[in-house]
Order: sequence, then C-alpha cells, then structure tokens
Amino acid sequence: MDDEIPKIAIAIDDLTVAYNYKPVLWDIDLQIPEGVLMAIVGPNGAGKSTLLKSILDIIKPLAGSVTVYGKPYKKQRDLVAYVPQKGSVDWDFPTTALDVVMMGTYGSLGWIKRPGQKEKKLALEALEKVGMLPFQNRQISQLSGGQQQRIFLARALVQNAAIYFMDEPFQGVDATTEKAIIQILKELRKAGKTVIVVHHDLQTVPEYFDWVTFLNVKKIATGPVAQIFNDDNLTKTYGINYKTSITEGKL
Ligand SMILES: Nc1ncnc2c1ncn2[C@@H]1O[C@H](COP(=O)(O)OP(=O)(O)OP(=O)(O)O)[C@@H](O)[C@H]1O
Repeated sequence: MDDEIPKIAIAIDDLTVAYNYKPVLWDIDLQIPEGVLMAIVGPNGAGKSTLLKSILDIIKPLAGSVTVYGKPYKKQRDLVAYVPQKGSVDWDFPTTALDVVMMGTYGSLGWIKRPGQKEKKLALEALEKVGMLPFQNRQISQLSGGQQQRIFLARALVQNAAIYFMDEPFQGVDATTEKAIIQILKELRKAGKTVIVVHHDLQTVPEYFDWVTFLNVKKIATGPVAQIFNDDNLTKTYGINYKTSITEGKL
C-alpha cells in the first residue's frame, strides 16, 4: 500500500447557495479525491442537484468557491462530463442517437472543425458499450427513457473527461440497464477517472460506490463508504432512526 496523498479533483470551500434568498446549500466544505466513485445521498430537496450545478458553474453561489484540479471550472471545462437528470432534457429536437453521442466530441474539436470519421468511430464504440448500437439512426425522441439515459451516458464517454458527474443515472431504468451503467462507472473508476453520482437507492450504496457524501442543506459527512455509511449518518441526514433498517433490508 502506498501512502501517497491522493490528488484533490474537486475542492469546495464555504459554499452557500440560495434561490430567492433562501439558502438551499449552507457553508459546504468538501474535498473530492481523484479516482473515487462517489454517491451523493440525501432526501428530496437536500440540494444534491444544486451542488452539481454549482460545481459546473450553472448556478452562481451566494458565497464560497469551487475549484476543479485547483482552477475555476471555466478553465477546466474539458476535464468534465455531465449527465443531467433525465427529466431536465428536452428530447423533442430532431436528431439521431448517433448525432447526440457525436456532440460529446465537439469540445475537443474547437469551433471550426466538424466531426469526422475518427469521431464517428468513437461514437459508435461508445454506443456499443452502452448496448445501443442497433439504435444509432433512431430519432432520440423515439427512444424509451432508459434508452435515452444510455445515449446520454455514451455521449459522456466520448468526451474522455477526467471527472464525470451524473444526476440520478438509474432513475426509471430497468435492472439490466442499471447493471450495465454501474459496470461502465466502475470501469471509468478503474481507468483512474473520478465519478460523482447523485443517488437515491441507499440499499445499493455499499455495492456500487467506494465513497459517499451525505447532504442535507449542510454536509453531514463524506468519506469511504466502509467508514461512514452507517446508521448514525443516515439518521442525521434523513431524520429517521435508521438503526437495523439496512440489515433488515427496509431501505
Ligand atoms: N430554480 C429553482 N428556483 C427555486 N428553488 C429551487 C430551484 N431549484 C431547486 N430549488 C429548491 O432548492 C432545493 C434543493 O433542490 P435540489 O434540486 O438541489 O434538491 P435535490 O437534493 O437534488 O432533490 P431531489 O432528490 O428531489 O432531486 C429544493 O428545496 C428546491 O425546491
């Protein structure tokens, strides 16, 4: 075992975010080490999506700062891929599954160049990885919710980012798709990527993730699942007594 201190992929300092002056994230300090597969858990309205949006500069904080590998997000955009929450995407525009995945390559091309054979090959490989190759020419609006989710994952894969953010990637997908997605997330981690996932199913946290952050407006706890995924932190986060719930399979 080496004692090397891991690099910090994301550093959040004293972050406070408010909508209409009502704070929804309060004084968050959070350091996410490079190479973790991390779940962000907390009840509805805890601020999980808001935290992702703050890191990605989609929402301006009231106070505090976020850095990505030591620099502001706008300087590190190319290092980051984001799979938004399914319901937040307008799927009605006329474009094929393959086109959507190809869009993931635009960042590395710059403004002038159009995607060519190399990008198409990458996109097809990613489609194959998520099991969607047969649907490459299908209009995106004519895919099921779980299939659309796979397409968005494929688009993130071709970005070849260092850090992946996913907002509830398992929402509304069947068990097979869920297993396929988690397999890909584990492969990304194995390749040294940092993967950060908003997740609701507490039951699967120990199986899927190696790192977890408990959030409920404030940061309750963060660290290795083996150390901090326990009744005490679950109770503090969800306000219910979780004793024995995990072992009894009630979550
Ligand atoms: N655009 C907005 N304007 C005003 N309030 C908002 C806005 N977006 C979110 N909120 C509020 O901010 C709080 C945090 O919302 P957020 O979506 O970050 O929570 P979440 O933990 O991701 O919830 P969920 O598990 O339900 O997806 C909630 O109380 C929500 O109602």
